[in-house]
Amino acid sequence: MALVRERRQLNLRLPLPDFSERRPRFPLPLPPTSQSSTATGTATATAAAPTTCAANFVAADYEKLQVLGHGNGGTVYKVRQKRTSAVYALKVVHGDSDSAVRRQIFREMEILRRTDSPFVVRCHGIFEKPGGDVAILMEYMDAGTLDTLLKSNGIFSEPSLANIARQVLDGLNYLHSHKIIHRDIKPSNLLVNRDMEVKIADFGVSKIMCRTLDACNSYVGTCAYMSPERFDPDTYGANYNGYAADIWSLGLTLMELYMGHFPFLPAGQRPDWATLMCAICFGEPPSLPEGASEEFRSFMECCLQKESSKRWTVSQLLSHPFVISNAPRSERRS
Ligand SMILES: Nc1ncnc2c1ncn2[C@@H]1O[C@H](COP(=O)(O)OP(=O)(O)OP(=O)(O)O)[C@@H](O)[C@H]1O
Repeated sequence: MALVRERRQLNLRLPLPDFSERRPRFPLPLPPTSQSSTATGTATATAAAPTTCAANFVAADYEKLQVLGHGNGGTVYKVRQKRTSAVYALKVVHGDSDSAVRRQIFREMEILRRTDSPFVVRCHGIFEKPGGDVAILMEYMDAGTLDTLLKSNGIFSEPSLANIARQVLDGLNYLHSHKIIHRDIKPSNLLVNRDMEVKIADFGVSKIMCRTLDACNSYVGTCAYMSPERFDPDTYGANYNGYAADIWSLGLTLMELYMGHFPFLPAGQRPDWATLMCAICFGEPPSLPEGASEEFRSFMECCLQKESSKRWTVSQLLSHPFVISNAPRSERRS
């Protein structure tokens, strides 16, 4: 609760924790700058571990097609490789960005290097230019994010939400089994393509758990989607290990996609940090409006338990009737 007193500004993005907590516990393997070429735009590239990429990234080989969006300090471009015409998304953070922004992209680079899952956005290369610009070449997700889809197409049906839930749970299953906690699951961090494949993206505030007992109660991420134990670990975080926070955020995300507005607030109301934090910590978890099926309602209750130890795990939720009964026929277990 001390956090409430410290917090005066209305800002849904919480600050990063102290630098000592954010610093990776092992050396970050940055691309070797010694191979960087000249000021003509050539930069070194390192392949993400499981993927392949060209040994050298030459900016001139890629044509910028459009700006896809601006994140916290960086810009994402749609680019085309001139030789192959292959289209990618290129996230660029400039060398003169502030140190917090640069640490976020290094954290994202570190995680994307380690991940290889159809449910996590694929990284094709990581680049550092001599001037300090850093870029991540990613697979291009041509339908944008779940947030943009909600705004353009309106609310989602239960079967499509079950499909989304299953894919995000598969992604979280992969991440959690590799001791990675995302910490910022929300509609705008879930990318979509035209086949309605959903992939987890934006690992700027994620955490790799190095030891089983690593604390993971730092106030990073977007506070609207934060679980009660991240604000108040004493009350809601018995045996808190951090993984359950991603489940809470997934529950809120799905509910928002169903209702069309952020669940803790009436439609159209602009959230402020203090109101939200009080609602999350002192209020009842949000529930679905009339008309929702019993299966969906039950799934939500399993995700939105305020006490983190009562929340279902990823593998439990993957077996929940809401996910199973809406799964494509080919994937249903007998
Ligand atoms: N691989 C991708 N394919 C297609 N669009 C993308 C891709 N990655 C990012 N984008 C677009 O670029 C936008 C900015 O992404 P970015 O990861 O930099 O920040 P963000 O998640 O929106 O914000 P923040 O970093 O502040 O949480 C996204 O909202 C999305 O619209």
